[in-house]
Amino acid sequence: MTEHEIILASQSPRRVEILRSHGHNPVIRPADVDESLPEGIGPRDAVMFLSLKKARAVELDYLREKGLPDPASLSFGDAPEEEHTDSARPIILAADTVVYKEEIMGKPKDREEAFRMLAKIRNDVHYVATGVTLIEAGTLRRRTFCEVTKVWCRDYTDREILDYIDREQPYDKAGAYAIQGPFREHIHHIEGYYDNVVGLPYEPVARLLSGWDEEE
Ligand SMILES: Cc1cn([C@H]2C[C@H](O)[C@@H](COP(=O)(O)OP(=O)(O)OP(=O)(O)O)O2)c(=O)[nH]c1=O
Repeated sequence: MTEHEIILASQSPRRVEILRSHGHNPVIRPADVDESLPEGIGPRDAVMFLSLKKARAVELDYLREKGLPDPASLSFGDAPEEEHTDSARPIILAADTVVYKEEIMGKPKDREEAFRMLAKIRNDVHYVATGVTLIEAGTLRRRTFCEVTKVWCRDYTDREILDYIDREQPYDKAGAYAIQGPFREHIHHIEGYYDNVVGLPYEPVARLLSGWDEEE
């Protein structure tokens, strides 16, 4: 596994828990970015775009703080930075999760929107996409990918939706639900990574981290 320190560009308690449960102890530096999306963008591109935006925002902050140049802003005539052979450069990790079924569902802004989302996904299959970006700070080494999990919901009632909204906290969750909480009883089954639904698909992240320094 990589010796690079990991900077988690996220304020999501779920993402840090997933990393900690696998033995990482990331530094937390949430990214403060505008999460509005370009018109007409698809869900996979949307989550990759936002994960890259979050990771870049934190990378630029980090480089400013350390007085290091941003390699992405060098022009072709500039001398490139020397190859870094030490393991001192941290890897910045950012993610973004949305639910989609005919439309992209992010975090609901109010009770009505939460209700509409939960009614839309009931008794049917929907998709949860998480985009992930890893950037070795101050270098051009970066990866962005998207993982999709299929989720089948049971046929719950309007009353059950309202009870759920009133008892739980749907407003910081994409699609207004959390698979890791009481909503799990409304989920019939899933296909794909469970932790991808919670906000970070660890297995593909671990694969990238373990091969990080071996890559060309
Ligand atoms: C579908 C689903 C989403 N979620 C969460 C994961 C994400 O935290 C959130 C989607 O919002 P995101 O914008 O992906 O992340 P965030 O705002 O919580 O954190 P940050 O941008 O700082 O990284 O929804 C669950 O916890 N369980 C679920 O079952």
